[in-house]
Amino acid sequence: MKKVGLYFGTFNPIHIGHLVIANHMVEFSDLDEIWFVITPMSPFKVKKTLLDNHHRYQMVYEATKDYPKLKPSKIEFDLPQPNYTINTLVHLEEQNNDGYEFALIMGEDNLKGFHKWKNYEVILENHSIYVYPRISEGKVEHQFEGNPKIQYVDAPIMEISSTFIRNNHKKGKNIKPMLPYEVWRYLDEMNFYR
Ligand SMILES: Nc1ncnc2c1ncn2[C@@H]1O[C@H](COP(=O)(O)OP(=O)(O)OP(=O)(O)O)[C@@H](O)[C@H]1O
Ligand SMILES: O=C(O)c1ccc[n+]([C@@H]2O[C@H](COP(=O)([O-])O)[C@@H](O)[C@H]2O)c1
Repeated sequence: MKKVGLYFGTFNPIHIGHLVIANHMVEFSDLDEIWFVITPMSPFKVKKTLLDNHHRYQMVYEATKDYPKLKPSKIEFDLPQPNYTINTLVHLEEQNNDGYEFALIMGEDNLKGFHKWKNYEVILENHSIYVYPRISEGKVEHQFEGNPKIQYVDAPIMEISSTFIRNNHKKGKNIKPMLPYEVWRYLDEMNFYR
């Protein structure tokens, strides 16, 4: 049985923070692979500067092509929007995915809001959650403390954000070190976020 960690996000664009976390998860936990699930529309976020799905996918593809354990996933592209994670998980289970077990990867910041996700109890009943540390306000809900389905992985804290990258690329600042080289080249050539 292959254990896959699903890393959901808009990845607008993917940056080295995402990559370091995913690589750490796959190297230092029992996960065999990480799939970056590019979300067409996140339930809680309305974005003005969201690039087309296929451009965000292409950048994740470029970022992960040299890492055999990290993969881009289009699974949500044809699912109803906004993309509730429970729907995607049910869809994955319905597909012919014998031999795969699906877990979720999320930052501690997202775990703090996890009780607001659609059918979060069902998600937790059927899937493990691998949590990495993240600087954020607030507390993890009491109901999640000590839950054997939730395990913490001591990944490094990477304070880089896609918003920062987009805003500062627009201002003409050099954001090149925050992205894998191919991702930087793609968004620069395509004139994105200008
Ligand atoms: N530097 C980082 N370190 C760890 N986790 C991150 C980092 N940046 C984003 N994430 C998390 O990775 C997931 C995917 O990121 P996503 O692109 O959806 O969000 P984001 O970086 O907050 O984007 P934006 O800045 O465009 O709002 C999210 O759950 C987000 O919280
Ligand atoms: O299913 C939900 O109710 C739900 C609510 C909020 C977020 N999510 C998922 O979590 C991902 C990261 O969320 P965010 O808000 O940090 O961008 C997002 O892309 C969705 O796949 C899912």
